Amino acid sequence: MPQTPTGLPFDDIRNLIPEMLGPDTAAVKVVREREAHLTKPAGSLGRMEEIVEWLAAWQGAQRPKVTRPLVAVFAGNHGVTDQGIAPFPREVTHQMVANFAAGGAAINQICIAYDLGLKVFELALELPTGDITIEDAMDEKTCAATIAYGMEAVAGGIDLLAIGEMGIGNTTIAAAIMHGLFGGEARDWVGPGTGLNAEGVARKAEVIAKAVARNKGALKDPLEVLRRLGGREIAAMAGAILAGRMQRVPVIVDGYVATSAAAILYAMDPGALDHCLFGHVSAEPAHRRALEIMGKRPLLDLGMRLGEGTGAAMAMGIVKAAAQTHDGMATFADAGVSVSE
Ligand SMILES: O=C(O)c1ccc[n+]([C@@H]2O[C@H](COP(=O)([O-])O)[C@@H](O)[C@H]2O)c1
Ligand SMILES: Cc1cc2nc[nH]c2cc1C
Repeated sequence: MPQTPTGLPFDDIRNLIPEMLGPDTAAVKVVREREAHLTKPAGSLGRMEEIVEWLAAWQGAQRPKVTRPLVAVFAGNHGVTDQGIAPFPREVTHQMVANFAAGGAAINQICIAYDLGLKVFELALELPTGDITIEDAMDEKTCAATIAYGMEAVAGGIDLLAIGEMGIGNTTIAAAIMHGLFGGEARDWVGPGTGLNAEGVARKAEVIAKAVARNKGALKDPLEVLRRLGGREIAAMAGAILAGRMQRVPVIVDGYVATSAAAILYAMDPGALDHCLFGHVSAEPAHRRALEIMGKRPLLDLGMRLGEGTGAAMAMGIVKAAAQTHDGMATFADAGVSVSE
């Protein structure tokens, strides 16, 4: 029986988990059937074939298409930068948002190359979240409202969503979340981010260890991990992933930071990411570890470590091509090509 609502914002989020839609298995069957008749040896498009089945399952479409793809980039600032864990100053978050608007960032060009929509969600950059070594990142109301705001990325009839972020200091935030959710040692989850040296990485591990130790009693509740150790862009990305599930829009997740948002949902329910494709494995070393724990196989491994949704957008190009190929190819019967004996 559903529990009596208490009116607490997190309960509204928690209540969505059992409501998540499942895969459309009938659509997958139709795709498999067509796949078998296309003019190519069976299985010869490898993972592209799996991708089309994944699209069918989560778009709920027997003939899946990617005609309105969107890359959503969420930007937030972090009080933990006061601890000297990032080589670039916090103003860079705002400056890069201006660069996105002017079309000068890497993500702008990848979106042009693959004809992808791009929307940037700026999340109160003038109000960094609390320094997680001494206080909670957010209160419950802010965290829940930001998750809800992220859900707005799934709007306007989009048929595929890629999520990425921009936020100086957020590889520290991602590492704290991963350490909080998946345990181990802080050093297992830490990396150079935008370019820390070995000494900086060691200092960053101490900062992460301190933040997680402060919250030892609350690590069993993933939404509390998000509220205490997270950031606004992480909360918004978690909301976008959930909204994709509810509205039948499959989601491509970017690098280490975006994966930390996905990990919150995974910890709530391991099936919560079934509609997600992990676009790439970042060069941030702990990304691979996180994906392995969650049993996810990334599509690309290009040595990228930029964020901004760039790895997810690269994968989106492949997903678009997979859908187009399945949709547009001739069958053996159409083309008069002899079948195998
Ligand atoms: O997501 C990743 O795999 C990733 C790896 C390294 C850096 N980043 C980006 O770099 C910024 C965070 O790095 P830092 O060193 O400031 O923590 C932030 O804007 C991220 O988008 C992102
Ligand atoms: C220049 C710059 C661009 C970025 N894009 C995503 N994170 C970034 C961090 C920096 C420092």
